[in-house]
Amino acid sequence: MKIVIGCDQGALELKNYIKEVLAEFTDITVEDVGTYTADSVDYPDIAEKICAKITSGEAERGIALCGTGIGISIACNKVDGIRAALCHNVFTARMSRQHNDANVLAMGGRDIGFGPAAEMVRVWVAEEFLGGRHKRRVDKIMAIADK
Ligand SMILES: O=C[C@H](O)[C@H](O)[C@H](O)COP(=O)(O)O
Repeated sequence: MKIVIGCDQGALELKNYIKEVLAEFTDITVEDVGTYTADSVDYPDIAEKICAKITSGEAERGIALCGTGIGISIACNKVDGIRAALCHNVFTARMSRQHNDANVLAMGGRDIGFGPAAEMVRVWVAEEFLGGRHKRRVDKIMAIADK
């Protein structure tokens, strides 16, 4: 599985740490679309880069990080085909995969500690979508963009 990861200046250190966590997985490759320095950037630009990699099929999933995770998750969810889940703990990270088939995990670098973030990422990359009644609901979510 290929995962694209990106952040703004509010989550640069968290992004670099998560890349170390993802390196534990031999079956995961990671593409980092920035930002790479502490200079201020606009998180919607990073969201677009992350989502373009997913909608083009270059990456299967994404991890999107900003100060709170709020802005970048809002931006990601403007892109058709993206289901970005702003998660705050292992439970929500797990549910975002099992029930929502989230293809982007969003977190806040000024909100989540490194330890919890590592556990959330390990769970999120491993969990599968459960389908069934959840597929019906996810299908309805995705159909909203066509209305
Ligand atoms: O939802 C937005 C994010 O939390 C941004 O990371 C935040 O607004 C950036 O703030 P600043 O420009 O003060 O670093």
